[in-house]
Amino acid sequence: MEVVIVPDATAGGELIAEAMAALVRRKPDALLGVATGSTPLPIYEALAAKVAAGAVDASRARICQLDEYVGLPAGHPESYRSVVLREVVEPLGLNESSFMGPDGSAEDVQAACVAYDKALAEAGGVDLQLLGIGTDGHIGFNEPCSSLASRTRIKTLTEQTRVDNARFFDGDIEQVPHHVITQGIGTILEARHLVLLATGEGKADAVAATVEGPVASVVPASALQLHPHATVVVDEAAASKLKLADYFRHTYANKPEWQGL
Ligand SMILES: N[C@@H]1[C@@H](O)[C@H](O)[C@@H](COP(=O)(O)O)O[C@@H]1O
Repeated sequence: MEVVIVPDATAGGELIAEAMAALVRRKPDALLGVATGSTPLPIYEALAAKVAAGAVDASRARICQLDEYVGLPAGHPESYRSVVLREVVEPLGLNESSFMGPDGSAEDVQAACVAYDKALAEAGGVDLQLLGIGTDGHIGFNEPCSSLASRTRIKTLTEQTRVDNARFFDGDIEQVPHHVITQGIGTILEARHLVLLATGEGKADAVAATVEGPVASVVPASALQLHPHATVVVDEAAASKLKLADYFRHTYANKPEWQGL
C-alpha cells in the first residue's frame, strides 16, 4: 500500500485526476469505478477540467458505480445513480450508455446484486476504483464486520452512517434509507488499482486504522492491505494520526516520477 500525504483536498483531487487521465491515455475505454460523498468531488472537478482543456480524451471511458441506496424512487436526486450522472458522467461529456450501476429499485434486489457483479466481470473488470472512507472505516457501504470476501449484496446502514449522510437529505435522518446495495469487499479487491482519498480530521482515526492497524473486518478499509496496488491519498488533517507519516512523506518524495501512482 502506498500512502501519499498531500497539502489539501484540491491537491489530492488533482493528483488522482492525473492518475485517471494517465490511465485513460493508456487505455481509452478504461472502466473507472467512482465513489460518492463529498470527498471525491475535487477529483471529478479536476478530471472534467482536464477533459475540457483537451489534456485527455475521455470520450471512450466507462464509469461504474460502487454502491446505491435501496428503495429511493427512480430519479431521486440523491440516489447514487443520479449523483454519479450529475457529478461525473455529464461533466466528462459522457452519456448514460457509458455508465453502469446496480439497480436500487429492483423488485428482486438480491438478483440485481448478482447481476451487477456479473456485469462488472463481463465488462472486463474495473481498472481503477476510487474509494472514500466512512468515519467508521467503511468503504462503499461495507459497514464494520462486512466479510472481506463479500460480493455485491444488500446491507443495512449503521445509525452513524445514516447520521453522516443525512446532510444530503435536508439534514433529516428519517429520509436516509436503511438499506443499500454495495459492491462487496471481495468485489472491490478485484479492481486493478484501488485509490482511496480521505480528507479532514474526522477521517484521521479511520485512516490510521486502515493503514497501520491489523487487517480486520471491523475496519473494512483495512482490506486494502491485501491488494497488490492500493494507493491511499490523505491530506495533512486526515494523516494526523499516522505514526509513519514521515516515512510515507520520505518514500513519496523519493519516488521516481515515471512510476506514477
Ligand atoms: N457510500 C459512501 C461512501 O462511498 C463514502 O466513502 C462515504 C464517505 O463520504 P464523504 O466523502 O462525504 O465523507 O459516504 C458514503 O457512505
